[in-house]
Amino acid sequence: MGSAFDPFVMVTEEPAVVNSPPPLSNLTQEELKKIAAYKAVEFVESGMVIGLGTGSTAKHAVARISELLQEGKLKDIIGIPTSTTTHEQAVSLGIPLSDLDSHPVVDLSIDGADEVDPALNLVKGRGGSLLREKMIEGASKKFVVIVDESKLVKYIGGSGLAVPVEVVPFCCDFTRGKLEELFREAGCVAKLRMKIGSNGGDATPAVTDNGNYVVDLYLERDIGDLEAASEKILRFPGVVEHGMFLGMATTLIVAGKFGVTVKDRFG
Ligand SMILES: O=C(CO)[C@H](O)[C@H](O)COP(=O)(O)O
Repeated sequence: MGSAFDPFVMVTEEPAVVNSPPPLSNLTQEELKKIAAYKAVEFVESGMVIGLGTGSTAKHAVARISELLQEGKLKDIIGIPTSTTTHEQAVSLGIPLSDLDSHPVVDLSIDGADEVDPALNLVKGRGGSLLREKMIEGASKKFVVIVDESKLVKYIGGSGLAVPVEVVPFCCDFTRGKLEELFREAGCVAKLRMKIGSNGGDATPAVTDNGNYVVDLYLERDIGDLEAASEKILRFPGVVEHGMFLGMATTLIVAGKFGVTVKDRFG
């Protein structure tokens, strides 16, 4: 990390002296992600079963949990990884792991998000792990979402970036077309996510941890009723799951240039 900072800084308001720079204004996006992740790990207690998220923000939380285990400040943690990537990271850091079959109730999950709306609805899955994330975070008593301020949007899809949908490979272009048609009024363009071929080879569909493909929905306008949109998407037989996480986050931690804010959905 380039500049010195206190990852435990807790500022919820703009500084009183208007002309002084905001406390975290010099930090990079990566440093802000780390601050949000460290703050979330303060919710972790010894003996907990913890859902370990996926992505560049969540990886800081996984690393921090491992550090605290090594220092003896946390004990008897069981991690439930939300992707093969996180599984590999946790194994390399020596975090004891399990799965939902053995631990169907998760005490706390910590994960990043691609978008967060004012009601704490999320877009997730731009990293491709939405299905396992939704299963594990849906089984969690508490779900703490960690983001830097760039992830805050006025409405779902509002960043102009993808709202991912995991689909079965069979006739995926048929499913892609159906999804595009579904949100035509919102100016939807649906694209099958492709992975650049190695060594200059042809691009091929990106494959999830579950052997499925991803259709990314790009929305020009607000789709409105998210629950209704969710139901319509899930009605297509070719759809496995979508990346809108509605009403699931219990706590949001945002790191931005003015500091860290912690917002509880129920408090
Ligand atoms: O849903 C996810 C992976 O599928 C990630 O949580 C989401 O993409 C955020 O990632 P990052 O912290 O790297 O911005």
